[in-house]
Amino acid sequence: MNKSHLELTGVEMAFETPKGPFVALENINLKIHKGEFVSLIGHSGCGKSTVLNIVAGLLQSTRGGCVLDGHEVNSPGPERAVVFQNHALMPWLTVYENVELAVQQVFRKTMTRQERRDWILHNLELVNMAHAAGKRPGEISGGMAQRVGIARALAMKPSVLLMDEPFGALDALTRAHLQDSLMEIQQELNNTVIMITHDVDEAVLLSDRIIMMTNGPAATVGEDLHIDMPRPRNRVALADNSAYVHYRQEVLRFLYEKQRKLETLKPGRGRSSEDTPATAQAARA
Ligand SMILES: Nc1ncnc2c1ncn2[C@@H]1O[C@H](COP(=O)(O)OP(=O)(O)OP(=O)(O)O)[C@@H](O)[C@H]1O
Repeated sequence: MNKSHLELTGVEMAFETPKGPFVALENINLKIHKGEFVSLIGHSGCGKSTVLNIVAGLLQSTRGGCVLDGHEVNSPGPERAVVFQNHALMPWLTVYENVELAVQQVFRKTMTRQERRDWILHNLELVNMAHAAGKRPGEISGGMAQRVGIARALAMKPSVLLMDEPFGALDALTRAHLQDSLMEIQQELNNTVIMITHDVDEAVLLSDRIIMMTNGPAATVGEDLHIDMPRPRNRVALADNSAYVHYRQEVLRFLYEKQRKLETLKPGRGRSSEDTPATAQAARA
């Protein structure tokens, strides 16, 4: 692994609300190395998306900052591509044109028309979507559209890939396929990935590190768990692997303890919109 290239130092995020400032994040410190796959996990509303949006340059922290390869991040940039849960494709453009839009933005001056064409098709092939290049988002499934969203992000050759619950809306089988493809692609390209997930198994399977966030307000990094398991990883073989089971338990323990704290704060509270798959997983463990 190379030098640390992404660093959050003393990050605080306070949102202005009618009742005064709401401190969502406090003193977030994180150093991420080139090529690391880092998952952010924590209970709903703790501030995971806020962290991701700060790294994406979509939000400005109120204190501290984010530095990528020695440069302060204060606006979005093509070296930090974002994949959202709902893929956000342009419905009036074809699959090919959706990826083309991103490629034009980054490589219009440095690639010839033919090179751009080959590059777009290469990225669609990476996610097994070249066959649907001429289709519009309305003509393909949610899983396929999500793959196009990933191809579009990868086609920008980002040094950092930011993913906000990228597989959250998909069925289990599609999700497993895409997790496997993402692992392969990331090994090949060595992108740095920061992914938000509520799925403990997904986090352990994919990550080099799992950042577990405390509950908000004023959320911060609770635990930083290094997942020391060789790659490539095989989900079936891992199910009985003692290291895998240990890491999984560690994350569930953290979430469960945080959940108990939440319940202590709100006695008599039943299931609510704050309950997430991770909460439910932790409660079952
Ligand atoms: N623009 C805003 N104004 C005020 N409060 C905000 C704003 N954006 C986020 N928040 C608050 O900041 C906290 C963190 O929100 P955030 O969306 O980052 O959480 P999250 O961990 O990603 O949640 P989830 O897992 O449910 O997606 C929440 O309490 C949220 O209500």
